[in-house]
Amino acid sequence: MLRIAVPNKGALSEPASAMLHEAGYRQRKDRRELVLVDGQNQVEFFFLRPRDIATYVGSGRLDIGITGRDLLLDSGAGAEEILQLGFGSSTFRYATRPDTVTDVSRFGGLTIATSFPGLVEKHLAEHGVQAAVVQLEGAVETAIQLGVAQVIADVVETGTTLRQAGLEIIGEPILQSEAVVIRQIGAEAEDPKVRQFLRRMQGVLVARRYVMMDYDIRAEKVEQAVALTPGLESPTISPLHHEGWVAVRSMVPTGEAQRIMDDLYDLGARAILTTGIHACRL
Ligand SMILES: Nc1ncnc2c1ncn2[C@@H]1O[C@H](COP(=O)(O)OP(=O)(O)OP(=O)(O)O)[C@@H](O)[C@H]1O
Ligand SMILES: O=P(O)(O)OC[C@H]1O[C@H](OP(=O)(O)OP(=O)(O)O)[C@H](O)[C@@H]1O
Ligand SMILES: [Mg+2]
Repeated sequence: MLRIAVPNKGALSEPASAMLHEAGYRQRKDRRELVLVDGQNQVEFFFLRPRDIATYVGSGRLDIGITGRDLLLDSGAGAEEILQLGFGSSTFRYATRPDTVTDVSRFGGLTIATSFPGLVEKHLAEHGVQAAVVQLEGAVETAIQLGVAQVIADVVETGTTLRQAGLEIIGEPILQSEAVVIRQIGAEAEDPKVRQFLRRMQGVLVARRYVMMDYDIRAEKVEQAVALTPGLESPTISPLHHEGWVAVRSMVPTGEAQRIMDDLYDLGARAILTTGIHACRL
């Protein structure tokens, strides 16, 4: 059985379970369920705190985990990222009160509050800055108001929490994060159970990002049309009963589908259809 760690709460929990469900795995119905066996797919899911997942996977107790890149790197565990999942995107940034500190190089002697001390200490060391780091569990933004620190380092998604706390971002992001699949460093790369799991997850990513496009076009225009819809490998071209015309079928990125349909229409294509992809293996 493949043993997989999934966030049991927090920002990554629901989207991770939704993606696993879309990939055909059983998921829990009750948030208090901590272990779930999917016998049909030979997978056992462990619902764990996202912050602990890299530790379990890095120690080899679990084969695979879904967690945030920021949590993985903060943990220092012996695990590595093997697939990006395209949700849970955020940046990890420094912030402070306006018109105080403006650059990391000025952090010397200050105190920085964060829930990610591993990330912050590494970043400060890379910049040769000597600053104190105070670890807090959450609501880090309030640490400045309460005088615990002069600077914070925290997850920023929309920036709303920072704005409401009257804080401003300092400098460039320390890290761009998103949900990722992780494995123990040095684990058997070709494990067929792991390969199958990754193919399923990649199938969901493709199904989410692409639609299937079909259209009819005059044979002499097909090269120009195919340039607009090159597909992932190569489009399928089929003859039509109506002489001089062909049917083309190709995958296109969902976000570009409407623009491509306009361009195809202008080129003379007709009966242009898009359909959703429910699942795929590339
Ligand atoms: N808006 C967001 N707020 C918090 N974390 C986010 C957000 N968007 C993405 N994430 C990611 O979620 C992970 C944080 O997991 P965590 O369990 O700490 O979530 P949480 O929402 O902070 O839950 P809690 O604070 O209840 O523990 C990190 O990888 C972080 O980058
Ligand atoms: O940029 P925003 O969209 O405002 O999101 C970022 C905020 O969300 C998270 O807090 P969370 O709700 O997890 O609370 P916590 O600080 O207690 O972890 C994070 O720690 C930031 O405070
Ligand atoms: Mg949080």
